[in-house]
Formats: sequence, C-alpha cells, structure tokens
Amino acid sequence: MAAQRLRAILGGEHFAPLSAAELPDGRDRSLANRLINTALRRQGQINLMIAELLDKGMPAKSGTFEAVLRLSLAQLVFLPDIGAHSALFLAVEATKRDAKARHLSGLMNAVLRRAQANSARYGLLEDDTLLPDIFRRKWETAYGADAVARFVDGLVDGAPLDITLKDEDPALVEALGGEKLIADSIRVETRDRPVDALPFYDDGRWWVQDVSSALPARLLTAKAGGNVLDLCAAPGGKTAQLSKAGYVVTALDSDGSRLERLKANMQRLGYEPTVIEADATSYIAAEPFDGILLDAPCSATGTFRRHPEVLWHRNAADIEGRVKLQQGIFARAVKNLAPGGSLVYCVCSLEPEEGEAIVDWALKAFHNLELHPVAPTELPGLEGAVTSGGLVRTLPSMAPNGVDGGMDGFFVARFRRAS
Ligand SMILES: C[S@@+](CC[C@H](N)C(=O)[O-])C[C@H]1O[C@@H](n2cnc3c(N)ncnc32)[C@H](O)[C@@H]1O
Repeated sequence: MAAQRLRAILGGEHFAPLSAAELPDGRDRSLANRLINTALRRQGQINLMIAELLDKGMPAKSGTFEAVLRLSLAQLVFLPDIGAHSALFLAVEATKRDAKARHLSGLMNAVLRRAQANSARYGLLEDDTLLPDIFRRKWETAYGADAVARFVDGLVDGAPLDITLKDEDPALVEALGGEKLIADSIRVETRDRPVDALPFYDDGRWWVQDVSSALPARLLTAKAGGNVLDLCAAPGGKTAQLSKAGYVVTALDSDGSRLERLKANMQRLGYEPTVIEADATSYIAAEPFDGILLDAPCSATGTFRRHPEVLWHRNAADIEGRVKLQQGIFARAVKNLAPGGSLVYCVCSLEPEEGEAIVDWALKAFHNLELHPVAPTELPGLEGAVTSGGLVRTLPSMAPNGVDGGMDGFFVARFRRAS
C-alpha cells in the first residue's frame, strides 16, 4: 500500500497519508506513512543514490518498482531502527507480487544489497541536496543561504500542527496542550493522534490552520460587520476567521468537491457564510464588497514541510501559468471591490513571481488601487515578517512568537481601493 501511494504521488498526486479507513491497523499505518514520508522528504538524496545504483536508469513500465525501491532506500539509509533485513526482504516480496515488476525482483535484490554496502556513505549525503537546484538557488538569492539551510531542517522534520481557536478559553488551550503563537493561533501537541481525535474537535471549537495561513484574514480592514468576499475559499480556514471577525461572508471557489468540505467545516464550526461555486476569473457580484480576501491558487512551495512533493512537481513553466491565473482573479477582485474597500492578496508560495511581483504588476495595472502597508505592530510576535515596504513575507525558518517548529512560507499584501 505504501508503494502504491508513493507511486501515485510520484505521478503527480498530492501527498495524503494513508487513512484509518484505508489501513485500519494503527501500527501498520504508522509504519507505512513513516516510509512514504521519509521517501518524499529525502527524495533529493534518494535521487542521487538511484543515479549511482541503476547504471541503465529506471526500468520503463515497471509498475511499483521505483516506489518500492525508494521506500526501501529510505528505510535502509534513514530508518535504521526498522532493520535492513526487513527492507530487503519486503522489497523483493513486494516486487514479486506486482505483475508489472515481477521480472525485476532479482535487480531489486542486487541493487539493495549494493545500497546496503554503501548505506553509511549515503547517510552522510549533504542536506542541501534535498532541495531541487532551481528552488535552492532562487531561495538563497531571495532569502539568504542561512535561512534556506533552516528550510531544509523543516523539510526533514515536517510541520507541527497549528490550529486557530474559535473561542480563546485558556481551559481549551490547556486541554489541547497548546502553545500560544500569534493572536488566536496555537501549536498543539498531537502525540500522533489523528486531528479529529483531539479534544473539542467535534464541538467545533477550533480548526486546523498553519499560523502563517491565519495572518491574511486578520489584516483585512473592511468596515465592521461589512460584506466580505472570500475568494478561492475552500476548505474554509479563512472563511471561518472572517466569520469569527463578524463580517457577513461570501465564500467562493470553483471546485465543488472542495466546497463540500468547506460546508462541512462551517457546519462543524457553526458559521453560516453564503457559498458560491464560480470561476473567480469571471465572477461579477451583484453588489460590490467592502472587503475581499484573495487566497490565490499558487505553486504552494511555501507548504513543502507538509507537502514535500511540491518541490518535485513544480517547474518554471507552471509557475508562469499560475501567475497568469493570479492576475486574472486579481483583476476581477478589483472590479468587485467597493470604493474605499480593503483587499488582501495572499499565496502560500515562496516564489517572488507569485508575491512581490504581483504587487508591482497590480499597482501599475490598477490606478484606483493603492498599497495599504502592514505595520510591524499589527503582527506582534512576528514583526520580522513585515518588510520595510509594508508587505508580509513569512519563511519556514521563522519562529512565530519565538516558538520552535517553523511556519509555512506565505506572502501577504494589503491594498485599498481609492475610487
Ligand atoms: C490556496 S487554496 C485556498 C485555501 C482557502 N482559502 C483556505 O484558507 O482554506 C486555493 C483555492 O483556489 C481555488 N481555485 C483555483 N482556481 C480557481 C478559480 N479560477 N476560481 C475560483 N477558485 C479557484 C481552488 O479550488 C482552491 O480551493
């Protein structure tokens, strides 16, 4: 099951751990997910090993062969507590069971024996090989080599669980074992429990949201109780925040199944936004809104601690395509914003093209729009994320409120429509 899941992710799917419904035994599930996670997080180093071990490259049309090999290398080199013998034995067994890979079980055995002989050396591969060159170079230029070295720690360690509280009851924080981050964001000790098994989940007293993802909604300055449009809203983390802030919220997204998740989340939390399924590049509202939060679809490279696969799925061409989509949605948002209205644009991306460059473009393209700079005092505990120009740039190397564990890379800019 782990190999099938990894194969699907290598083929372009999003990483989602195996669920209890898919693999009910808790110990098996945790082992399988640990293997998948390690293979994804260590993909850069495993690529180097495979290049050395397979002289003729990866065999074509070989079913789960590549996924099994990657999982086994992850286990051999990075998870020595599980045992090298089981890695070899299970890899060969799994290969034999797959009709498309069966003829390669001898190769699997030979390759893994060579890997075992080299495992001490493989364990010492430099950590900077974990990031694809295109991102490492770009990020070092934008954020500095020291920060990027700490990004790599986040890639290896993964992300902690951050949540946003519906009500800020200290007893709730205590029951969750939470550590205060910024405003109503806390970091929770999960002790490996699934999210819906944590205290007060069913009661709808909190929702999962990385601390960085909770910043944009707090920066919107529409008039109190005003009409606010949450563009690209599903699954609704920001919709919940805007509802909590007392706005009359319309949540719009083009993806019907993601909107079903948004509706379920709002029902659990007891919020009642208006929900619209529409394409944000062409949507025209009957009445303009006092505020718009645009959480644009993006490369999501800022989420690599939770989605390591994004590092390997993205390239320059698709980032360019996403910039066009962001501009299309932005242009429509400006049309739907009332004079004097507040517009917050954000992306969970570390790519300057999807962040700072969008601000430059927007200020040139829309003469009725001005930047409404964010002041460092608006983000107590995270003042360092506010740039001298009043933009917000969070990095996985940052410690919100001095708490360890990093945060997603996010970009936020706030505008005001003048006329
Ligand atoms: C970054 S996610 C939004 C996360 C959400 N704002 C939250 O806080 O929970 C981006 C969303 O954009 C939506 N999307 C992509 N293209 C769109 C379009 N053309 N119109 C409307 N929504 C779109 C996707 O379906 C996805 O739900």
